Amino acid sequence: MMNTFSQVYKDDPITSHHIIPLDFDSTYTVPESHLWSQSDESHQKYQTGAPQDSLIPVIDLCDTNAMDLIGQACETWGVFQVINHGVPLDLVKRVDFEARRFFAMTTHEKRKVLRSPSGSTGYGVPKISSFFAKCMWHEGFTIMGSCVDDAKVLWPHDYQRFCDTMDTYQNQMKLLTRKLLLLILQRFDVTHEEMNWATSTHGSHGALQLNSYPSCPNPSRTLGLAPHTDSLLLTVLNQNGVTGLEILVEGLGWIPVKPVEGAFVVNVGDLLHIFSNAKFPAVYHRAMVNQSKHRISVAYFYGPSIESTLAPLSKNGNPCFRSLPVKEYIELKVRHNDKALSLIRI
Ligand SMILES: O=C(O)CCC(=O)C(=O)O
Ligand SMILES: [Fe+2]
Repeated sequence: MMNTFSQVYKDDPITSHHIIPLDFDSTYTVPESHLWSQSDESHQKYQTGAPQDSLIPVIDLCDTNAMDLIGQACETWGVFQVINHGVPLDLVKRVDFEARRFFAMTTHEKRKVLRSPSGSTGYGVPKISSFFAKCMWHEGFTIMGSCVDDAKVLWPHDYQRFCDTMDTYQNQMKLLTRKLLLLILQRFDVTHEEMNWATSTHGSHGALQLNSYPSCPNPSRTLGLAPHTDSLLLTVLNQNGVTGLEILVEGLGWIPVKPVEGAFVVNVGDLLHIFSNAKFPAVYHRAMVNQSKHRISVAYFYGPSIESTLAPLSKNGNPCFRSLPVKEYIELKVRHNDKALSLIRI
């Protein structure tokens, strides 16, 4: 199953300068390749100036109204934060610790697990890099299922702790996304098959993305992660207490999503946008960097089986999108990035 997903990337190899992150060990100024112009749309600041801390709802999963609150948040913003989610804080901390242990390694060590030009896992720059003229102040490590092969290269005598932590976290994330999807979709009159398609763990696809944004000497001219929507159904992100995530809100511009202790940021991805028949927006977001802190974020992406067919919910009115295999949508996204949705619009 994982192999078929990786196949999508194999069919569309990207050139190596779109794979290797900057050597942050020996970079003291921002090179021209990473300097974004002030007029670049992706880099514009948010326009209101007013703090918007309370805009994005923080929802307690144990609240008796959680279902309604989550449904409303998905419809209005396409994003919310969740607390009391049941994922042990200790595990979240261990993932952060292991991620930091990895990114603290030398550039030489990290490049030993470089993502191959046709691969989808390992160390590398953001996958969207090839769509932008400038590079991002970012290095990432992508895990799909077991990461034992890479971990053995990195820590030949001590790889188990890293693997166990990432395995346990992926399992917890899968449970949480499934729980959230069950709540979210109860808003709609979904059929048993439709619910099953979105929440069945059989053949489902998950990926864990460790993001590292080293402290940056010129944060006002750099971007951690350029604006994008996530491709799958739902993303669960841990910002680890450091501000950086911003979402694009119509009429307001870029709004920071303030880190909340113990909370995950949950956002709607393209597949859920399509599945909801555009009732839920797939939120545009980006990551900013800062001068003093090395920011690490951990994103988990959850989607249905790549072999299944994606169709807008039958009860949500006339379909805005044509039905297609999930695999075909992912291929469109890999090739056309933010143009993919318009290519399947009816
Ligand atoms: O680091 C962040 O806050 C955002 C990460 C993100 O959007 C992603 O990994 O897709
Ligand atoms: Fe994202």
